[in-house]
Amino acid sequence: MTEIAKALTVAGTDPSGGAGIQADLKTFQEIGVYGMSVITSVVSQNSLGVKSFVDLELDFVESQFDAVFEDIPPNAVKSGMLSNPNVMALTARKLKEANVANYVLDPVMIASSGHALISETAREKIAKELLPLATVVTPNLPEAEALTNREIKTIDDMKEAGRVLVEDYGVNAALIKGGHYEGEADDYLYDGQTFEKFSAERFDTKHTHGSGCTYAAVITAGLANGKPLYKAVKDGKAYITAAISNPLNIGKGQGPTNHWGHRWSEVQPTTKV
Ligand SMILES: Nc1ncnc2c1ncn2[C@@H]1O[C@H](COP(=O)(O)OP(=O)(O)O)[C@@H](O)[C@H]1O
Ligand SMILES: Cc1ncc(COP(=O)(O)OP(=O)(O)O)c(N)n1
Repeated sequence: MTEIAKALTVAGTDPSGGAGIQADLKTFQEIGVYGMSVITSVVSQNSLGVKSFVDLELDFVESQFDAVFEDIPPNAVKSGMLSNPNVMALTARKLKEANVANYVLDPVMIASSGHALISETAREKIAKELLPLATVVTPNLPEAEALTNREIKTIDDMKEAGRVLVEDYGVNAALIKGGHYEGEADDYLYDGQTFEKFSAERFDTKHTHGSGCTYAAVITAGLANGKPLYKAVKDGKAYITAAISNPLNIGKGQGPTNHWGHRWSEVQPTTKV
């Protein structure tokens, strides 16, 4: 019988298929990892933006966790949209009970359309309960600013945010993503010892919907497959760069990234700093 790595995503939905649970499951499938999901919120959104969302009842979210964990324990877990402090606390408790070793925390706060996907009070909960459990946290610049309560204007500020998240908030490693920065699309990983830079050319495209979800899902799949964090991020950066650089003509607004892009591209961007 074939053994296959298993990954779980805990997130909200995107009926248009570009972000959230749908992006994560497509990514797991593309990489050859068995994908599972716990849905936290049902979101009405598409490439034009978020219209509204409904949080599922906490008991029902818990029941989904139990259904997965009692049957098919995942090798790695990713969380995305956890819209309120209660679902964050529940996720923290379930990860601890299941002794999850590989956990990627994508601290989703605001969709690129500008729509808030979590409440104000939920931010503190991320810092207190989820960061100490995570193998890596993957904030974009506004999320890194909100989590650390600091402005990020320079590369040094990005690195300092990574250092604060690891040394002051107790996360194992922080990947500060530069998608919202100017110039090259460079991301910085800090693991408490060294900074690694993951570089890519910035492509002039609006088709980046779900890029953060997809990137974190590749990292999760890599960890599920037993890769070290550095290699999982390196593969994630190559996948997301190819997915952005080979756009699909889908959607009237900010379209989804291309999950087949890596098959069409030779892009392998990573340099050490
Ligand atoms: N226009 C672009 N060209 C190339 N890479 C990009 C572009 N926009 C974002 N990225 C990359 O996509 C990934 C997701 O980044 P980011 O946009 O910062 O996160 P989020 O989707 O969570 O807002 C990062 O690796 C970032 O560097
Ligand atoms: C349900 C759900 N989760 C997360 C997001 C945000 O996706 P992300 O990949 O961070 O980036 P954008 O799609 O906002 O560019 C979402 N929209 N929906």
